[in-house]
Amino acid sequence: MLSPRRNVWPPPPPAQESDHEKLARLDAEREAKRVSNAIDDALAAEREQRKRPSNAKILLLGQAESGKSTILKNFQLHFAPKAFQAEAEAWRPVIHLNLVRSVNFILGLLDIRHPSTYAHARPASASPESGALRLLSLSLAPLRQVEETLAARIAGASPPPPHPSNSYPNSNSYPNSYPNSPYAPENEFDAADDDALRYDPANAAEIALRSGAGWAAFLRFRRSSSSTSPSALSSAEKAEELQTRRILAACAGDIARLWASAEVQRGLRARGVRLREQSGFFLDEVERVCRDEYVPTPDDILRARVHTVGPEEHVIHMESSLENVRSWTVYDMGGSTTQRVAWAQFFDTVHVIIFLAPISAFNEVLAENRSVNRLADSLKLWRTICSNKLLTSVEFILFLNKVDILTRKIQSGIRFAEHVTSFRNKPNEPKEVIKYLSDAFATINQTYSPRKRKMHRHVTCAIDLKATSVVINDIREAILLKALTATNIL
Ligand SMILES: Nc1nc2c(ncn2[C@@H]2O[C@H](COP(=O)(O)OP(=O)(O)OP(=O)(O)O)[C@@H](O)[C@H]2O)c(=O)[nH]1
Ligand SMILES: [Mg+2]
Repeated sequence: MLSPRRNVWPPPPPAQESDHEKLARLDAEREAKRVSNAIDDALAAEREQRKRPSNAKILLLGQAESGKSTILKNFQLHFAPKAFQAEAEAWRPVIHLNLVRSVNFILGLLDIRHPSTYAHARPASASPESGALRLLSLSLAPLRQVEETLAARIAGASPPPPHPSNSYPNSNSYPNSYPNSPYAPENEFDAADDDALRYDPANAAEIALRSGAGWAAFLRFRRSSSSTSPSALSSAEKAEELQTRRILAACAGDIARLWASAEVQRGLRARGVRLREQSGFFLDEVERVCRDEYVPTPDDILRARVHTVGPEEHVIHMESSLENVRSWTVYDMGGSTTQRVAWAQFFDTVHVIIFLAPISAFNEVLAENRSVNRLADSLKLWRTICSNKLLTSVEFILFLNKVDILTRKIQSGIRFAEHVTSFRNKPNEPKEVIKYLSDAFATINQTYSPRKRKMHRHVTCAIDLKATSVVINDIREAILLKALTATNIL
């Protein structure tokens, strides 16, 4: 049996101890105490850490192209910049595909065919510039194949159908009917007028591709290919990638000439197509993006467009040890009307909903139903979310997004009141329009929420890294507080 004295620490000094032994013993005791304290501190920190939620769960909602995936990228960049940077290379083919689709869209829309097409019947009206354009189309012909190769590789997609003369292939992939979903839009605004059609995304370059399993697998593939194992790329894939990049480098000058052509600009204007306002627009940066050594910058990645298909779960592991949670789980949803049925399955698991309303879309129509105004769809969607009883205890954050495009539109003379008649004769200024829309969304929250609910509102431009970082800092506390309360820690 152990004597009770054996549990006393430090043990009593030996009866006969030399000075030298005493010093050594005291040193050893001090060291043991230091180690013991360090262990106590570590255990206390761990207990404290366990008190924190391991996870804050956020659901991103909003119509297609509202900016949900772009906000997710901002979160990744903000909280896990190293992981984000490690994936930068994966975005290069996406950006190349976005670019190539713009080029092929222009060639298809303006019906620019290369000279051999006119071998027997050259149009009498052909100007010298038209001749130059046709030569450009000859040198840019390989981009058709590049588009198919990139799309197939990234999304596992089948090749796009031949371009009709006045619409982008992706616009055909949307069904025109809705599933039996409460989030299906109704036509509340009288917006399908001429101006709305000028901005119809279905009628311009929706330079998108489908994500989902193919995309996720692609990212994994890229990750392993950027590791120390270069064998992750098969030699056929390597050759294909090399070939694509060579073609792009060789075509860069001609792409720039096509985009700079006055005839192309006239043709786009005449058809009401404003490519600069479309998603995945890289034509202004063609030289940089086509360079051999090109690595996408964070700004490029925010502007790259991938159409989300199906719910995607992204776990962001905090890279800073100062963060109060270990990770955030962000559920990124597809926003097109057929995708919305999948949203409800996440309603009882999440702490916070971030709803994206693209306020610039007041004069646009849904790609999947051209009789529905996009702003009307956003408002209706917001009302449906606000009134949902399952969400009464979920924190709401509203992002009035794409404020940069809204501002450009209003400043270019587009009259908001022509699309939203209740705006009446208020000054046609961005500030007024933003306030009007912000109030409209707030009123819906007040009117339709089953219980009084405070919500956070932010006017955002999700492609502006710095500004979005400020917004993320603002909402971070609210999200954490909600996660702590929901997990009964507060
Ligand atoms: N100019 C501008 N572009 C934006 C803004 N927010 C997002 N975008 C761009 O809009 C496009 C669509 O954004 P996404 O984040 O892919 O939209 P989404 O809501 O995820 O769309 P789905 O996945 O189809 O539901 C991307 O090319 C973004 O770069 C913004 O505030 N201003
Ligand atoms: Mg998305």
